[in-house]
Amino acid sequence: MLRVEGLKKNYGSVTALADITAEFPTGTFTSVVGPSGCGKTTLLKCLSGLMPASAGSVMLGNTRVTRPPEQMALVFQDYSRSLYPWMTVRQNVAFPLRNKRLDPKEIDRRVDQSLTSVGLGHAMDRHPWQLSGGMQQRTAIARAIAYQPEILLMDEPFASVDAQTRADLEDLMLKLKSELGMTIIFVTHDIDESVYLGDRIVVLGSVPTRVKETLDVALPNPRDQLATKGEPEFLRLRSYVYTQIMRDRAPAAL
Ligand SMILES: Nc1ncnc2c1ncn2[C@@H]1O[C@H](COP(=O)(O)OP(=O)(O)OP(=O)(O)O)[C@@H](O)[C@H]1O
Repeated sequence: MLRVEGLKKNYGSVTALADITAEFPTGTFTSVVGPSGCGKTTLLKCLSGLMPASAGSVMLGNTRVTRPPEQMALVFQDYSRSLYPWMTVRQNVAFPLRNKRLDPKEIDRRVDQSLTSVGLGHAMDRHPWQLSGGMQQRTAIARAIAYQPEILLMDEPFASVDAQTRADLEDLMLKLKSELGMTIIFVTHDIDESVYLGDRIVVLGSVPTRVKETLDVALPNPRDQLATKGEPEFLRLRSYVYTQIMRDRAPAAL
């Protein structure tokens, strides 16, 4: 279980996160939503230990998180800076696996499988600069999948891919979550996506930010892009979350 308690983050005189307390139970998919600029990326950076909090704590089990734990992987929005340009797609995906002391055959198997599952089986020997933005982001996702982390933090990972690929990647994440039992914390601006993917939704308020509400998503699994999105509970939740976020938007954003 990943747990954050009384988390506060100041940037100079600006308090981005005022007081965040939340739990991310093992094996659950938690969507994190909130008004633009409310501190979603800041929260992920603190949760991963990439950035120190100004106050409060992040605990993974009984261990305080002060740097990214070995069992955690991150996929950030800014894919252009997350791949090594001098490595091929295959080498980029294999790179983090080197620390796992795996058999080279197992590394090859995981790299092939993860790249195929994101639709990049044909592009393994290209370099990142030979790929479109969406393909680069899919490479970053394949790298996280191949690593098979226990906890996966994702910050708007599908923002730059087309609608069809986005739906495919959403379903891939759900499949991986159920197959690998991963804990996924998924920041998104897309309210439909937050409801479709989440077991739970953490709704953040505006800066200085607190958790407004944590909602359970009582939708049946497995989810289906058409059937799930037609469920009355899906429609109820999306309109509820939308209303919560719109109420909290900063006046400047209106
Ligand atoms: N390095 C920084 N220095 C100063 N202020 C920062 C820094 N990073 C973020 N902020 C501020 O902290 C607040 C939260 O930013 P953050 O990027 O975490 O929000 P977000 O919810 O992820 O944004 P978005 O919805 O645009 O993706 C914003 O007001 C932002 O301007």
